[in-house]
Amino acid sequence: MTASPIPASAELILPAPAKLNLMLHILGRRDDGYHELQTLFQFLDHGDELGFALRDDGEIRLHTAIDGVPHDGNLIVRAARQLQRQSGCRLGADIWLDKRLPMGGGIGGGSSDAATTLLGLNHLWRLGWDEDRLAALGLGLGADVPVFVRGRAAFAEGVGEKLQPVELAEPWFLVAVPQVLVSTAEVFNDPELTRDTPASTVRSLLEGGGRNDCQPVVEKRYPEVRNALILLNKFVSARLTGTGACVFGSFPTRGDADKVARQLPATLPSFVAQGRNISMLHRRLKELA
Ligand SMILES: C[C@@](CO)(OP(=O)(O)O)[C@H](O)COP(=O)(O)OP(=O)(O)OC[C@H]1O[C@@H](n2ccc(N)nc2=O)[C@H](O)[C@@H]1O
Ligand SMILES: Nc1ncnc2c1ncn2[C@@H]1O[C@H](COP(=O)(O)OP(=O)(O)O)[C@@H](O)[C@H]1O
Repeated sequence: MTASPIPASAELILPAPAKLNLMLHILGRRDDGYHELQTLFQFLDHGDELGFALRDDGEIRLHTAIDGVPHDGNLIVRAARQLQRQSGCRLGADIWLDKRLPMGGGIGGGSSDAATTLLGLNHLWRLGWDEDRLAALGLGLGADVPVFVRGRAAFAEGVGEKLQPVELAEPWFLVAVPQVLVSTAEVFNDPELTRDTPASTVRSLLEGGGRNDCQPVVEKRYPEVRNALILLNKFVSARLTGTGACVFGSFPTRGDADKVARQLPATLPSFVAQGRNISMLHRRLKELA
C-alpha cells in the first residue's frame, strides 16, 4: 500500500465517496444537447480523500497531480475558485488529494471531489452557505455534483439535479473496474442510444424495475466492459453504473462479495464496498459540527 499524499499539516481531511447509479433511464434529449434522465443514486463507503489547509494569500493550490488533468482543469481547483469568486472570500487553500477511485468509471470520483471541496472550503472559510446554494454552484461544474453536495441517496430527474431522497437497502457491492476510460459525452452522442424510455414512478423503480439505458451502447463500444459483464454475470446479476466503465453486482454480506472478487481474473480489478444512504462526507461533517 502506498503512503497517503495528504501531509500532517492538513487542517481538515474529508472523504469523497463514490456513487452507483442503481438504474439509469434516458427519457429524452433537451435543446441544449443534455439528456433528461431518471436514475437512482446510492453512495459507497469507499472513495477518495481530500486534505485542506488555509492560505491567507488567496491562492488555490492543489498539490497532487492527476495524469491527463491539468491543475486548473481539475474539478477540485475549479470548484474552489468558483466558490471563492462567488462568495468574495479573500482566503485561499492548499489542497491534497488521495485518489483511490478509478477515473471515467461512472462512480463519480471527479464530481465527488468537487462536492467535497465545496463543503470543505465552506467549512474552512466559514462561509455559512447552505446546501441549496452549494448544490446550485455544483451543478455548473457537472450534472452529478449536486447529489454529492446533498449527501443523501436519491431518485434523480432532469439532468440529475432534481433530487428526491430515498431509503434503499444497503447491500454490499462488488464493483469491477474494466481497464478502459469511457467518455460520457461519446456515449450520450451515440446515435444508437435509447432516448425514449417512458417515465416510471419512483415506486416501481424502488421495487427493482429498471435498467441502464447506456449499457448496450457502452458494451458495443468497449469490449472490456462487455467482457467484465459476462464474467460478473456468472456469479450475480451485473449492471453498468452511469456511463461506465464500472460494473457492479449486489450481495447480502461482505463475505459473499469478497468470495466472488477472489474469483475474478487479475486483469479485472475490483473492490467491495457497502451501499450507504447517507454519504461518508456528511457523516464526517456532522461529527465536526
Ligand atoms: C450520466 C451520468 C450518471 O451519473 O454519468 P456518469 O458520468 O456518472 O457515468 C452523469 O449524470 C453524468 O454527469 P457528469 O459526469 O457530471 O456529466 P457532465 O460533465 O455534466 O457532462 C458530460 C457530457 O455528458 C453529456 N450529458 C451529461 C449528462 C446528461 N444528463 N446528459 C448529457 O447529455 C453531455 O454531452 C456532457 O457534455
Ligand atoms: N478531481 C478529479 N478526479 C477525477 N477526474 C477529474 C477530476 N478533475 C477533472 N477530472 C476529469 O473528469 C473526467 C471524469 O471523471 P470521473 O468523475 O472520474 O468519471 P465519471 O464521471 O465517469 O464517474 C476525468 O476523465 C478527468 O478528465
